[in-house]
Amino acid sequence: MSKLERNWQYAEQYPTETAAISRARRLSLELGIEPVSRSVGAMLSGLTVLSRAEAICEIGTGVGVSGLSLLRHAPEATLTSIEIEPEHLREAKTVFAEAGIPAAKLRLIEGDAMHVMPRLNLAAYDLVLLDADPTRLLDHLEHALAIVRPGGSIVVPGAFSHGRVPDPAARDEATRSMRDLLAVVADSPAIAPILSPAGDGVLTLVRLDG
Ligand SMILES: C[S@@+](CC[C@H](N)C(=O)[O-])C[C@H]1O[C@@H](n2cnc3c(N)ncnc32)[C@H](O)[C@@H]1O
Repeated sequence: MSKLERNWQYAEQYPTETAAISRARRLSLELGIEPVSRSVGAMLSGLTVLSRAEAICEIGTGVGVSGLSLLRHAPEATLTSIEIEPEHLREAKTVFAEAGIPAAKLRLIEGDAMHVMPRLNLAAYDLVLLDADPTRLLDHLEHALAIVRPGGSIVVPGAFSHGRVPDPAARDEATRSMRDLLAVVADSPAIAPILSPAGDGVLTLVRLDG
């Protein structure tokens, strides 16, 4: 194993998780849903506090690993989470309830993000997580930029698309979609991008003022 691989593995194993997040992670893997990794979950937990996020929006609830991570240190925050699969949402409701998240802090919406996001309030969210359909990233970004406030952040896990983004031979739709997103935000005057190698890569986009 190379030094970089050892560093990565250490960073993945380092964060502790609550019992509720660990249970959600196990359930997620049983159902074949890919949750955010431990280090990405820890990043989300910290980012919420760092940005003093009160209104959070998540696209791709899964069964709640990322949602619980976002709310972990932010008891005052409210989470709007959009999920297209009714079964995932049903499981997520149980996961959030068992974790003791008050119903008033949660808005779980069943539907396609492409239809739901345009109905959300403009510039109303401090933090937006995009973890749904990896082939629609530019569309999701457009809607996310409309609903995130200036100074707020958009977080996109899976930025390496299972390691395929840096591989020039990889040409599948999800990988091309991620490359397009990375290219668009690289020198956008409206966005400050941060690409981290945590998990399968995390792209954090800070919406600049103006
Ligand atoms: C990678 S999983 C999300 C994992 C979750 N964020 C977590 O960390 O626990 C992607 C989820 O997005 C949902 N999804 C896929 N396309 C969607 C769409 N167009 N709108 C809303 N949700 C979608 C899938 O059903 C799946 O539950």
